Amino acid sequence: MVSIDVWNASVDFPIFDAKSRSLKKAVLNKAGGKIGTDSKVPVIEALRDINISVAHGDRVGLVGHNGAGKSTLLRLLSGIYEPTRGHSRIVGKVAPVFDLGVGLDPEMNGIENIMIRGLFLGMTRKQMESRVDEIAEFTELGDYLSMPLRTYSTGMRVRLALGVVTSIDPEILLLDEGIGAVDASFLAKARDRLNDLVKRSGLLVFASHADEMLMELCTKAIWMDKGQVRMQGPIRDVLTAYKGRDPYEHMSQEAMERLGHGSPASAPAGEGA
Ligand SMILES: Nc1ncnc2c1ncn2[C@@H]1O[C@H](COP(=O)(O)OP(=O)(O)OP(=O)(O)O)[C@@H](O)[C@H]1O
Repeated sequence: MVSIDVWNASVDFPIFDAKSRSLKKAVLNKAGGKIGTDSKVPVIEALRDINISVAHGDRVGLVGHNGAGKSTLLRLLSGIYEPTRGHSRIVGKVAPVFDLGVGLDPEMNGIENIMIRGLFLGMTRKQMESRVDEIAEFTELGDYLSMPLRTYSTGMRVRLALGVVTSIDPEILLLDEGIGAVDASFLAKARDRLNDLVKRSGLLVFASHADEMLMELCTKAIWMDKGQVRMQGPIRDVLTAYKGRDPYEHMSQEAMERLGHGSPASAPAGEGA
């Protein structure tokens, strides 16, 4: 069974090159995290005293304003960052999907990149060989698949990356919001694959600013605020507290239907929790 536990964890970023007073001031003014002032080197306290337990079957959305600590928390949960203080324990193999473009090589062709990206996400060569045709078909990139990636448009790269990402079998799936920022029409096509991917994964943590995607993929949520957990609970309750209004109120009819509700008025409180 997969799980992630974090106890009293903090993550600091010392800013060694912030030498001048004005630069320190600029960092202090702009950053979303809290800046420690005790030492000569400014330290951004990106996460403070985090206590989180995520278990097999959990689908957790991460919400919060820019700089609140969502991406840093995902990196802590993936094991990429060690806590500066406190502890974390990750049981299971993590597929971190933070940037759709990571792991792609501009000189390799589309098919080669599908293979490489799949291996990077923890799949075996055999698994990827048996899936590559299906992924290639999904991308609709045709002859481009034999061309170097540097000849692709941004949207074409996203199609390729999304095709691979949605084909994997992750134990622990950590998604950063980039995946929600892809072309709307292609995302509509990828939606079923994304839903299936989430169902296949043992555990999901998904950082996003897109309410509808959060409601669709997650049942619980964590609200990050200035590097701390402000609230944890059922997705609808957390989004309502974070936004100051029920997320169902302004949802499109199409989204309501996708989420399994005929009309906003019929949406039950705490749905999916
Ligand atoms: N590598 C880093 N070096 C220094 N500071 C960092 C680093 N990564 C993040 N931070 C700081 O940590 C804080 C949290 O950043 P993080 O990227 O986790 O926020 P976020 O909630 O994901 O924001 P967004 O919604 O804008 O993506 C911010 O103050 C940010 O400036």
